[in-house]
Amino acid sequence: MKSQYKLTIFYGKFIDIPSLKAGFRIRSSCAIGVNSESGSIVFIQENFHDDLLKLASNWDPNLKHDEVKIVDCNNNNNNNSYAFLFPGFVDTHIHASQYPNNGLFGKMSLLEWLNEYTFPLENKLKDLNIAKIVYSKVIERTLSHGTTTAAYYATIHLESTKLLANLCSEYNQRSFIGKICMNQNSPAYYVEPSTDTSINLTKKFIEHINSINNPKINAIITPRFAPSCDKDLLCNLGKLAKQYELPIQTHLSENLNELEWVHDLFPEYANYTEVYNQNGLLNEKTILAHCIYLNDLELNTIKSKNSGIAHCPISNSCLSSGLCSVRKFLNKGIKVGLGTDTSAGYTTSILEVARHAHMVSRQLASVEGNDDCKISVTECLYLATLGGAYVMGLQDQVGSFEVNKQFDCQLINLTVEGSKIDLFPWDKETEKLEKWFFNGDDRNVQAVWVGGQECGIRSKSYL
Ligand SMILES: O=c1[nH]c(=O)c2nc[nH]c2[nH]1
Ligand SMILES: [Zn+2]
Repeated sequence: MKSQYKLTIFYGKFIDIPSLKAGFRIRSSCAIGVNSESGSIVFIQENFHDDLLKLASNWDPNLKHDEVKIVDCNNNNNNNSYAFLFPGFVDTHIHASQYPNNGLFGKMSLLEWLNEYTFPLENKLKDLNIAKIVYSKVIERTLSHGTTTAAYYATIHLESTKLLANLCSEYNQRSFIGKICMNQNSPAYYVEPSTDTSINLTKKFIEHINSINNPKINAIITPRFAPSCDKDLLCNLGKLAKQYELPIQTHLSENLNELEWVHDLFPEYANYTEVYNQNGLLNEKTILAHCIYLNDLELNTIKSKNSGIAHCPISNSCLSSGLCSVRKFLNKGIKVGLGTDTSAGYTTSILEVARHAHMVSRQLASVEGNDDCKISVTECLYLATLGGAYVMGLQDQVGSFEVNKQFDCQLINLTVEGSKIDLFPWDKETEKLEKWFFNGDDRNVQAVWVGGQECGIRSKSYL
């Protein structure tokens, strides 16, 4: 439906982290104009205390007043309130199909957990009624936590994966959606019979995405991980990604037993990373989840291909996969974002993942006796936003507030009823933000916009 408005002006305190080391960029009394048709930012005016409609006329002198919508999120009226607009979170690795199992992993680690918990659940989603319930819930829940962009894994099933794409489009969540490909070492009830089947279904899925014709909804080539794909399938998926110029997502080096298994299955390759590299699966659009046990050679390969890493610290803790050194990636200049890895990770909140990344980095610092391992609050929040955008190749579109970028944004209110955060008169501004980092949750997310359009979350609407 076409909006009656040509321009929306959002007014308030805008906070983002424009680079890894930049810290918080705080722009107060700031007006950001968003073109309703394109969803992109057309102007940013800080410290603005005049009539907002003047900004609209500067942008387009022919604009009528009733074609301009004003969204005032300023704290003017109440000195005790503290609200700000922050870039929407980017979840670079999430299994939409596994959402019902969040928090269910017992004492298991990766390979047994896949067989006992994960494959049986994923297989249930061939039933479109079940898929609709699960996929609607996971989209609603991630949006309510402020996730405006997600790289989703679905299942091996074409129709329910198409349904996930349709729902993301309806809910207005920017997303990469992958039909999982797997043709070996999987249970008989949950495996594709051949490379041809897997490739043909993936092609049909790509056609479906093209038919949706929504630039926010994209297909992503998704070999589950090396053990569940034979060389023929890996190689053909590499060719498909090249032919359609599509991004790729997979898992890499998550668990020590997995590493041994890959070594046994693919003895002709020097290491796990080479299995993907030599089959055309590493490029600047590849998202590699976990990457805990990579050696320097492998890290150099990833850097030279400009692939990105989805750091999934909660999942790594839940399945006792290991402590992953993000600093090692950052020091090499490798792109890093955060992933919930639902349901190996128990939460769908990227804010909670960012906190856990912070904690794991401190544990590593003590284990390794090296303070350089520690990643700061603002570095974690960078990974949750612009860092993730880089990993997904969306750095020119989302992750921070800049002219020409899409307006993907969450309104955070620290003083909303039910908030777990108590502020005191002597709190400095950056201290309020650090309190949000450690104690904030979805109660503080008051509204979410993707491409300038508000997403309906849990029936709360700010507008
Ligand atoms: O955390 C994970 N979740 C999965 O579903 C998966 N499949 C392969 N490797 C995996 N790791
Ligand atoms: Zn995963």
